[in-house]
Amino acid sequence: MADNAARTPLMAGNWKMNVNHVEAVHLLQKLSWTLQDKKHDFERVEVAVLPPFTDIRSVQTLVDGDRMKIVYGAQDVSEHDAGAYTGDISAAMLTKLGCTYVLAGHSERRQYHHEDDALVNAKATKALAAGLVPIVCVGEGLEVRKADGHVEHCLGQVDGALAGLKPDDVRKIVIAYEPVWAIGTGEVATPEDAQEVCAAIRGRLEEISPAVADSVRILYGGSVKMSSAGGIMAQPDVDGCLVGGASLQVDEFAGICRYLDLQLGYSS
Ligand SMILES: O=C(CO)COP(=O)(O)O
Repeated sequence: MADNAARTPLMAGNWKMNVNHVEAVHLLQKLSWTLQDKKHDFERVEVAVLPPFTDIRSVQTLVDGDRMKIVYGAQDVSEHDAGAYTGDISAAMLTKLGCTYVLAGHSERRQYHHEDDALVNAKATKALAAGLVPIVCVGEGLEVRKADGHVEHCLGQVDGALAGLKPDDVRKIVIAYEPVWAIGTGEVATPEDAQEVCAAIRGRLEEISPAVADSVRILYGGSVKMSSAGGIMAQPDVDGCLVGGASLQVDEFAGICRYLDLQLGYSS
């Protein structure tokens, strides 16, 4: 089993299609003040926000201006470099906006925009080439879970997303396990459910190399709340959370980011 002490936990807030650029400034400012008040150690737990494209320039200006330690990224990226791709946003544009992370293959993109593993692989490849860290999302639907096919399904998505990538590139990637039946439903996976799939993904990474398995952070996402974060983060193969709805509530998301303090009994 890989040693997760080597991997800095990452709490990433996926704001999805919520919060305009004015609201984004207020939300991010409040999150920053809240974490600052609680003396959050960003070296101990990394905090990222993933706003809609229209907010990123405002987020960049605030993060740079206030020298915030919160990092940020985008929720999607084009598989193309540049050109006649109406509506697309290129990886280079996101790099220019100071993004650190970009989601690839979120279940809502797979569902509503018919993104398949090959497209996710192309997006992750473009993100890496532009110096971004792709957060590759995998996860099964309820029917697959009921048929006990969830591990095989997620490993197939991991294989598809990582196809053709060099081990040194794979080491840079973050993988997020987000069971679709837990997204937005309030049905958070149990820590054991999360660990089962994250451990299987870790095992698949071990097949590439122990160094890859040790480097890649594997997140859990799906109805994470302050009350569930500690149990999920106690799992050896879970290195963070990808948080949707709760990331729009500052105190809840700050509490998720401060799961270590809460485990030690500090006030929320
Ligand atoms: O999709 C998710 C994060 O990317 C999870 O969303 P919820 O936390 O709202 O279930």
